[in-house]
Amino acid sequence: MTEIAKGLEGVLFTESKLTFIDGAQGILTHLGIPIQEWAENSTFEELSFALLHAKLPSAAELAKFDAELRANREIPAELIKEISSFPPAANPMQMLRTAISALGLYDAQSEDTSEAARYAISVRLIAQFSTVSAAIARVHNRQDIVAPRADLTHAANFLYMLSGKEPSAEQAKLFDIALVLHADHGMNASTFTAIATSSTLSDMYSCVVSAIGALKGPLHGGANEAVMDMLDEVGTPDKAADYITKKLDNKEKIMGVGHRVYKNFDPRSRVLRDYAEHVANKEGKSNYYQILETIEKIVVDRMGSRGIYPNVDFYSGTVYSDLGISKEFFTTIFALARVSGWCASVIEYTRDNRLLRPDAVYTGATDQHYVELKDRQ
Ligand SMILES: CC(=O)SCCNC(=O)CCNC(=O)[C@H](O)C(C)(C)COP(=O)(O)OP(=O)(O)OC[C@H]1O[C@@H](n2cnc3c(N)ncnc32)[C@H](O)[C@@H]1OP(=O)(O)O
Ligand SMILES: O=C([O-])CC(=O)C(=O)O
Repeated sequence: MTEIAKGLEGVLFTESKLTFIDGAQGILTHLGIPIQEWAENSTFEELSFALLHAKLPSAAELAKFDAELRANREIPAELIKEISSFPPAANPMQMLRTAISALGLYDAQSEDTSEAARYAISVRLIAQFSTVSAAIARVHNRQDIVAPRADLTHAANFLYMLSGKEPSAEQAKLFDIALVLHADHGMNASTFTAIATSSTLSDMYSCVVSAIGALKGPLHGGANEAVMDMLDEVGTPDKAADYITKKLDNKEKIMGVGHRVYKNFDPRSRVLRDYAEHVANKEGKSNYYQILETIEKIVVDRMGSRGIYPNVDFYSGTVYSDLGISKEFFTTIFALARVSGWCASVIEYTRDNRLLRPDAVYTGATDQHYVELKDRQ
């Protein structure tokens, strides 16, 4: 019998120098450096450079890259007008998908698929995803769009464009860590989608727009918002144990837990939990944090032996919520971090490109003949 790799689980289709994951041990590294060290010592700008170039930058290289990102934050006036005319109630990920697709119309290099052009477009995309995501959030909230500032870091500038107020250094650092934690994760569904598109030698905007669509789903990036929906449904910490026990008894899926690769704690969820806990201890435990603590304990007790643990989406929402960001925008935030991983992976794959084209075992009818419409039942 032909073996089918359902969900392409365990299928190796390429080589990569960017990200390594040991799912059994709960280890994640970029360029061999543990994710905890990136979170503690680095910045989103530096990790983006490292992914695009597959090496750590020198101080001069990082300063140049940072300056390029800052210089590319503005988006075309025509696009600002278009985003302003989006229906405010639309889903922010739909808005992001549409806006990034439109952004490509104003990029004179968008049809150039050379490596140099793919790199230049990547720098612009990393800079402008942030501007577009913030603009979308403002339109969704029926507020005027705030222009980017070049004197702030990538993380601080996003929070500034989102709220119209300059964040504190601590808020900007916390958000930067969240971006670092989400920047890349091997051959996850959205990166794979970007690569599948690029493997036809399509353009960079098409790759990234397809990836946004893949990230949106609740089994992938959309889980961070779904976790928040769950917390809102639970309501208060005293109801958490009952709620989750019933869900598990009914064999329902719990959002923010389980992972195709990690069969242990996702190391990113540990980092995010520590920050959520730090904020909770400083400012008093929020309902959200207390509910998550209870859910984590019960899930690990009951499902840990089956390899089901919290993933990155489990605690990220409480951190964003502590930063005053509402849940509708969580997945667009994931996208503005992951765009670095998408672009870097597309560039890496394209160097040794081969069309991605898996196959299916045919189980349909055989030996049939066309029946005229008039003769059909
Ligand atoms: C950034 C990210 O993308 S991280 C992942 C974000 N997604 C989520 O948090 C959504 C919730 N989690 C899930 O749906 C899954 O764990 C996935 C999609 C992430 C990975 O799933 P897969 O590797 O395909 O595992 P699959 O869905 O086949 O589940 C295997 C078994 O574990 C169970 N399981 C997996 N995840 C969960 C969960 N979250 N809650 C309860 N049970 C679960 C399944 O019911 C299944 O049980 P069965 O063998 O008795 O039928
Ligand atoms: O790797 C995956 O399958 C999902 C994930 O955690 C991510 O994309 O960050």
